[in-house]
Amino acid sequence: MAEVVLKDVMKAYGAVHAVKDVSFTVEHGEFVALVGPSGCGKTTTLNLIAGLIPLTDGEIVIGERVVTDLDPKDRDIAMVFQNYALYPNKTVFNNLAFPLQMRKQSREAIDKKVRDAAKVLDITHLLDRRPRELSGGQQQRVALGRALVRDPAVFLMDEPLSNLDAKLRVQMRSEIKRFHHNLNATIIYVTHDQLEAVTMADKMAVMHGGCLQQYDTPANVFANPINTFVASFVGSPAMSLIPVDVATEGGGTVLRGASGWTLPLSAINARKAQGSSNGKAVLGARHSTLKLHRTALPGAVPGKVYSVEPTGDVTFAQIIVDAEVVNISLDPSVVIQPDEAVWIEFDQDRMHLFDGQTTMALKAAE
Ligand SMILES: Nc1ncnc2c1ncn2[C@@H]1O[C@H](COP(=O)(O)OP(=O)(O)OP(=O)(O)O)[C@@H](O)[C@H]1O
Repeated sequence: MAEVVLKDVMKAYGAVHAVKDVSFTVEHGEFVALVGPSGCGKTTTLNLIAGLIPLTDGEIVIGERVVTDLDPKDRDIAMVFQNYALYPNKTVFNNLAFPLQMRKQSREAIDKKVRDAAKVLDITHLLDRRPRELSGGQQQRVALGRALVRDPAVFLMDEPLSNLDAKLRVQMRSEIKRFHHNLNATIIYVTHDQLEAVTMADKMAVMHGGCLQQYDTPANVFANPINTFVASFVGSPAMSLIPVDVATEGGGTVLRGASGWTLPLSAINARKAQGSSNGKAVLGARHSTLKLHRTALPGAVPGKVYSVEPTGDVTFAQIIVDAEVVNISLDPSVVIQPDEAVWIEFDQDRMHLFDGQTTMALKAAE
């Protein structure tokens, strides 16, 4: 069942189009991450769903109702912000109880809802404390609790973990996942951190320049990025992207780099490359799909080592190919030096080809 539907949602501030024609559907119980770089329109999209700002155009449906013109309080949503916005002088109990007291619920009903929420979030032992007596993670749990007691159709979360230190962020990440799983809650979650989106969400809505680029499961977005923006935004280290020309050599289709190297293509990649505009394409590859060679090899692309970063389990290296940085991961036993000449072998089954002009992923013609 669809819980939230955005239809051609648009928000303009004068000439600035913060959100352009964004459409997507969030199913009941789904965890959707709105993700993208700063200024891409994700917070504006969340605020439009919440009703905190009016739409310029389009429609928003929550549950069975068109809510486009409804006040936030009538939308059956609860928000969790990055600054937890707890009342400093109220106890945790009263922080949780306050939204219910405002709705004039009975004392017994409030008591039960607060204690149930406290149990879910494991903060029962903190109910008599005040916010300043809590750690950042505990405060975040109280903020979640305050949303939870309202039993909304949809939880809207705006970078709820960004004020926590790195270790706590990872811990709270799994707690919010448990929260989602245990309650079968519908969650729309804003983050600029692609890793947070990939690890937590059922689906991710990748935004750029106010436009929705791709809306799919993290696995599909990772495996089949729709354009070079998504390809380089999702995944760490980023997918390497090398501008190339599509050419014919010895009767076969090859990619030719700026410095003259050529890479013969498999049949399916040749069909994809042949669809590029004006013979301009971009070759993409994730670090884990590349093989490093110390000597020239037919079909391998020449480069020069720029930097080497051992991390323990794996060593990351940056290789300069033409003028581009190519990220590659290596077994820690491989020792290479900056400025060393190397050759990179691409995996034809796992490389990506994009149109050099439109930046869209190339598909093989039937
Ligand atoms: N009240 C406003 N008036 C004018 N422009 C605005 C307003 N609010 C947002 N914008 C612009 O709309 C665009 C999208 O902003 P938004 O806050 O949604 O981005 P974001 O992706 O959430 O970024 P961040 O991660 O930095 O919060 C930006 O270019 C921003 O400058």
